[in-house]
Amino acid sequence: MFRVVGLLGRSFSPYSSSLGAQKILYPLFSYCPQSPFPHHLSPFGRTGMATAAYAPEPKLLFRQLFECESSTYTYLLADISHPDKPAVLIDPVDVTVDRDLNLIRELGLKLVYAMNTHVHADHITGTGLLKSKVPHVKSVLAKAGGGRADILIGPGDKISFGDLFLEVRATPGHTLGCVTYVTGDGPSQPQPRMAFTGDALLVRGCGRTDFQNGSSEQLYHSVHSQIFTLPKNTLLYPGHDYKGYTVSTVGEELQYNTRLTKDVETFKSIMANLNLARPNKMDIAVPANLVCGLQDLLP
Ligand SMILES: N[C@@H](CCC(=O)N[C@@H](CSS)C(=O)NCC(=O)O)C(=O)O
Repeated sequence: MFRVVGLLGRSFSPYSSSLGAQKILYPLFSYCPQSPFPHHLSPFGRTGMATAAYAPEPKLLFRQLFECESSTYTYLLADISHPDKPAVLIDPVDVTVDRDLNLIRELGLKLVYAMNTHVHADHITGTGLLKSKVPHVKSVLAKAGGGRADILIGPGDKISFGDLFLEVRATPGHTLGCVTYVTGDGPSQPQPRMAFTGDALLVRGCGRTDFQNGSSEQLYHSVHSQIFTLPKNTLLYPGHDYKGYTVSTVGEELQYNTRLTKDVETFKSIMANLNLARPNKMDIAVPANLVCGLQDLLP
């Protein structure tokens, strides 16, 4: 059975839950032969895997994966305490779907949701390819973005996999339909919390606001009200990085973000003067991503 807590408090989940102690696994995996920064650092250093020592049983398995052409991060999360090891992918990319599925197979996970933080403009989501290769996988996208998906989510929704869940926070501004997925708040959920911010918040920066109904004022308020209000030790995982960063925290960005630490008028001025080139793939990526990458299959 699939259950996702949906729009305005609905719950989506493949399984019922039971509470239990946990520890978090924080391994990293990078696929980028030409990467200028081939060894991404985890919060626990460069090693492949580290375990927190405060709890007896592992629950969350976590991987940060990289696609180097678009500098996109894909995140794999799974509840490995559940017999089925249900897993979700956040922001998969079409060209790295086989890598991701291979990893999922090697780790013995069952992929249940392929989720997007927003309708991307610079690359094609891997959601459609994942669905064609693993038919039970459900695509997830925000209703506010105007696209199509198996599950259209909104603020307050909860997406469960095993005993773990992600809550949906609306963080528009880069695009109208941007959301941030935050790990649950509760005794059986990962500590510190983790927020997958898509392009709303990047490490020391943020997403551009000059197309797809973007708004710098809206982005400023989204980040300040929905992300910077999380506990300071919340780990922030961005949708992209162009400088070699992998992860930050709320406390760190409150202090050092080069744009969002400013007042709103200064922020708007910074964003109006970025002068970034239009993404190369925008004309094919946006229509494809509005249908979760199923543009060749849907009527
Ligand atoms: N050169 C790339 C696009 C780079 C870009 O515009 N990145 C976006 C996120 S993807 S739409 C962004 O918001 N950047 C913020 C910044 O400060 O760089 C391409 O051609 O695809």
